[in-house]
Amino acid sequence: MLPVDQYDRAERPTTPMSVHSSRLPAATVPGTAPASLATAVSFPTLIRPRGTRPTHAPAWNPQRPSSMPHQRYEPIHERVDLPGIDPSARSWPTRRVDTAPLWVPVDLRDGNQALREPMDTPRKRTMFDLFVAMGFKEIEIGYPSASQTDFDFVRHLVEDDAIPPDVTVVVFTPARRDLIERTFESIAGIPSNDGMPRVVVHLYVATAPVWRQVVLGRDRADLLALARDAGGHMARLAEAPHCPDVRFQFSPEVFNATEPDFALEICNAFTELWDACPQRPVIHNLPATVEISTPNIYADQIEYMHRNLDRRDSVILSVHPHNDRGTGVACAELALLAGAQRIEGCLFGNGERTGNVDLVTLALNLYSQGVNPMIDFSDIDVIRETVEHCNRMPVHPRHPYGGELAYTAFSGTHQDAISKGLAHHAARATELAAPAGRAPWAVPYLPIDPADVGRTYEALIRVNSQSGKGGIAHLLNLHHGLQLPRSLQVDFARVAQQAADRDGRELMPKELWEMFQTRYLAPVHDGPVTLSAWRTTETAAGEHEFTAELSISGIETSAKATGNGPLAALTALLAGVGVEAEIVAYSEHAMERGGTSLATAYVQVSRNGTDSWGAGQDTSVLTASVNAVIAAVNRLPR
Ligand SMILES: CC(=O)SCCNC(=O)CCNC(=O)[C@H](O)C(C)(C)COP(=O)(O)OP(=O)(O)OC[C@H]1O[C@@H](n2cnc3c(N)ncnc32)[C@H](O)[C@@H]1OP(=O)(O)O
Ligand SMILES: CC(C)C(=O)C(=O)O
Repeated sequence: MLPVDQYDRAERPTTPMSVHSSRLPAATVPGTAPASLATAVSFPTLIRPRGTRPTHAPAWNPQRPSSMPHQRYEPIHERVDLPGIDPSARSWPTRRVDTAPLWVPVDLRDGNQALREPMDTPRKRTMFDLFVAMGFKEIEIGYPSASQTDFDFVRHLVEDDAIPPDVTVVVFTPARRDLIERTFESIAGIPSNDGMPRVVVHLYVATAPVWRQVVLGRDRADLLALARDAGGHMARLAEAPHCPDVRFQFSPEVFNATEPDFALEICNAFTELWDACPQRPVIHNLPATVEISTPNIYADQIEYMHRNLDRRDSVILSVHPHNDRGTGVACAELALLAGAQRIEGCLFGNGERTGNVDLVTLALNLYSQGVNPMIDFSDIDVIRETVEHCNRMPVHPRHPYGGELAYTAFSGTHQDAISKGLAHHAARATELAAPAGRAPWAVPYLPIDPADVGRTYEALIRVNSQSGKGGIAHLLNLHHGLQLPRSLQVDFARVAQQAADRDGRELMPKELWEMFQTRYLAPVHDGPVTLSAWRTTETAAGEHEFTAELSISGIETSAKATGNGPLAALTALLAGVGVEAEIVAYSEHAMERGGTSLATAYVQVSRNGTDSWGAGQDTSVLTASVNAVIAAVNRLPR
């Protein structure tokens, strides 16, 4: 339970209760007194007992918003002294990203260390192969000194010769000599590629004040000494004759909560210690290990480092945002504007607590701006399913770009816009004589063409009580080739919406089709008119005769009438037997789908100001039209 009582109530802002008193609801908590100004239910009593399911919404309580102890949290400016960041020297707010950074998936290390069940070798291998297939050129493969499994996986990749020549692998180590040695042991035997190292050894040490004091028990000077010792040990191990050619990476853990001058000092120390040069640059990776500020602050911190790091041309400036505030993607994007060249993250944002920054979102955000992300996302569902398998964790259906519902609209106006947008896109492609998959994309509500990431258009529009005529008609068109006239769309949408509303669920295309058939296409058995046999003849130019054997309310009869077309003759015939109806709308089309030569006709008839629709399908347009007239007439109220 939140420690509400240890904070002084008097300090909490007061709510102007009299202003809101008329809006106080009656009690919504069963068994409690009505909520009123005098007896407002206190916050703790509204919390359901642990382990039980909520059965009601808590009653509105004017005191509640003020009862959380926000005073115990310090803003970043009070936690970290940010000297040296000159606001007038900021360039990131006006820059744009026009090339992809170096992407480094860290799922096999940072993602893996956050899993309930860390990956075994087969799962790690599946994920590694996915990264390679997607085109990642640098991949963090583990923390080899953490466990035998981690060590064995690195050995597995080496011994199976699974690392392609153009891929560099990264192994992660803390600043402890024994663990550094184990890390070097794990990478034995990885050859260079044309004189270029294919291994990065990544050293980390926490530099932020709280970590220095609480976790490591070292002041700045002590920590620098620890770091230098570890870095020096790495440099010596790298010089051993049997050691593969390596590059070095350093991460000042919790960079974003570290005094910028200290972060700079320690990074510069490594640049010098490892003798970084443009041919063999050092990677300085600046993690927002725990996200604590708005992204603009992180951008300032990155720009400060970008401007002040020694031997800038010998440093690859990397970032490693986490997502504690839900702004990991924004931090990474602003960091790129501020001078970062490399981004570490995980696919779909797995990682410690609320995750590492999501590389899928970052890369496809760039793609949606016309920038080549240099990574292949053309089958996003295979990528998602592979990641779900390896992590044993589902991806949220609303996850950007890859979630099951990322391109789906349930709401009527969105569906209408998407449906019009797709038609417009197809027309534009024809106009430009370009394949639809290459024509410029401008479809409302869809930032990218779902087809680009391997999605079909089938799931774009799904129908429930929030949907409108456009979406419903789109589905009938997509799945059954129907091209409903606008006013029939309105008529049918009413029926479909009522059904969706009544059942409180989604209506599948098959159900919509069955509803359409029942309502408009099927013969109306209890309707007054049944045609048993009929024929038409053109008796003169512009004159048609309709002859029929029919039953009117169960009474068999035969009749004949003429009109200026077969349908006009039919309505004249019906009028002659006492069934008045005027045709007010008519359309028909050949069925485009299903490989049949069926035609569908739609007819709207009217009697005494009341309208009704019917539809007919047949290989003959005339038969389809006659059936549509009879269906519409039989649906008129009697
Ligand atoms: C932000 C990050 O993601 S950092 C990476 C975190 N990942 C992991 O921790 C997963 C793998 N870790 C492990 O398997 C284990 O923690 C090991 C093998 C590395 C170490 O295990 P243990 O020796 O049992 O130590 P333990 O897990 O308690 O680690 C804490 C110790 O490491 C020290 N430490 C923490 N960070 C570092 C560092 N970067 N360099 C050196 N020592 C460090 C702590 O001060 C503490 O030391 P103490 O025991 O002297 O107080
Ligand atoms: C890069 C390292 C140290 C890391 O995983 C982090 O800080 O989150």
